[in-house]
Amino acid sequence: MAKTVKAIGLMSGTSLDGVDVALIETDGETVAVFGPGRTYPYDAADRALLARALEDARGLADRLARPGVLGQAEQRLTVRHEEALAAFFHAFPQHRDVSVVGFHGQTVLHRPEMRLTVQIGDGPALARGLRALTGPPGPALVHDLRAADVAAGGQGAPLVPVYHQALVRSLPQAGPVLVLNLGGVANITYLDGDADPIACDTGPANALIDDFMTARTGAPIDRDGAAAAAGRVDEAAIARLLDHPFFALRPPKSLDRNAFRDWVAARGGLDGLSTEDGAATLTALTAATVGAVLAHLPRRPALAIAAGGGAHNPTLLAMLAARTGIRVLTAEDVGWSSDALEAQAFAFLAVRALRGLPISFPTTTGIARALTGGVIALPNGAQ
Ligand SMILES: Nc1ncnc2c1ncn2[C@@H]1O[C@H](COP(=O)(O)OP(=O)(O)OP(=O)(O)O)[C@@H](O)[C@H]1O
Ligand SMILES: CC(=O)N[C@H]1[C@@H]2OC[C@@H](O2)[C@@H](O)[C@@H]1O[C@H](C)C(=O)O
Repeated sequence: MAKTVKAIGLMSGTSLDGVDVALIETDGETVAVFGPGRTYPYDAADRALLARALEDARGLADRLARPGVLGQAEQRLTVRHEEALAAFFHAFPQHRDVSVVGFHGQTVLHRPEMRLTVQIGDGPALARGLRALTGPPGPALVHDLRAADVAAGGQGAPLVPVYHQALVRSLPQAGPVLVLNLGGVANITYLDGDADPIACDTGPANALIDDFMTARTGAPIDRDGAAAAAGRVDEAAIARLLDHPFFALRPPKSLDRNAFRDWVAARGGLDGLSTEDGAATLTALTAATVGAVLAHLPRRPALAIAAGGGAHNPTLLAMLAARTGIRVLTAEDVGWSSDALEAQAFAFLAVRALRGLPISFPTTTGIARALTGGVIALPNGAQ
């Protein structure tokens, strides 16, 4: 058996809500210990800068170019990650002996069909900052985890399925299990025994809801699904929005955070709806798009396990159960953490990358052969 090490994962997701930090002890195949997880929220200025960075990345053709505010955003994001690590080590000084850190960065553009995916975040700079926090030699830092897959013709996302597989292996559940990651964008992993995980992005999870709530109320989320629970779903709007060609595609497939924004606007948006009805309709759209993927899976899942911020939204969970007909539990119900799962996954992926183990598969990103990935910044400053 390979050596179990302490690994930290760092994730800045499509919701632009903050830096997730989580620690696990793992050999990259199984998880021995779930350590602590924390989220260090961005302030309004950080969120605004990252949102502008996504706009300025729109026409990017070169993944190394940093036009507009992208350079400034990359620097700020790297500093915020270093600050998050400093706060994490202050809270948990016993974990300064971490061996590996996986650094996702922030996706600002995702166009796998153009062999282009861009995650901002300065790996070598964060590796230096990390060494100052832990003392020498410092952990290895693994970053840019999507690039190799996209360069090889893969979707570059989702990458969490191999982690979902490791976790589901230790559950008693029989029959196919669906793990739902409900962040800004939703993705699923379908697991059935020892078969390779089948995975894809399914559509928006919270990104459209967050954007709609921000525009209507100034508050960035529909907390606990309260607005959606008070509204009425516009089924005609759902049918119009579901007509997007993405939903008819078979997995593997992946999405840019803002892929549906223009689609919604072009179909009349939700301007005529009240805040409650609009929130209800967008929440039902997320549930319906998860439902739409079921037709592409080999068997009907016996259970769905919801993670990510959307797992805190009871209205969304109820709509998922109603529209899929599948029993829906949360990550907490099975002993995992909704908020830490993605960051834990990047800790796990970093350990796999260091060991040269695959992180993406034909059934998850569509590449020809299982592939490892990540750029490794070693403690001595070498790449
Ligand atoms: N209590 C809550 N009620 C309703 N929605 C919530 C709640 N808590 C979190 N969310 C939703 O979850 C989102 C954050 O989810 P998460 O942190 O999983 O996203 P992410 O990691 O940024 O996204 P992705 O997985 O797409 O990269 C928030 O923006 C919000 O929409
Ligand atoms: C390009 C990119 O950053 N994609 C994210 C995004 O956020 C959710 C969904 O879209 C998912 O495919 C992916 O992140 C998760 C963590 C993944 O790669 O598994």
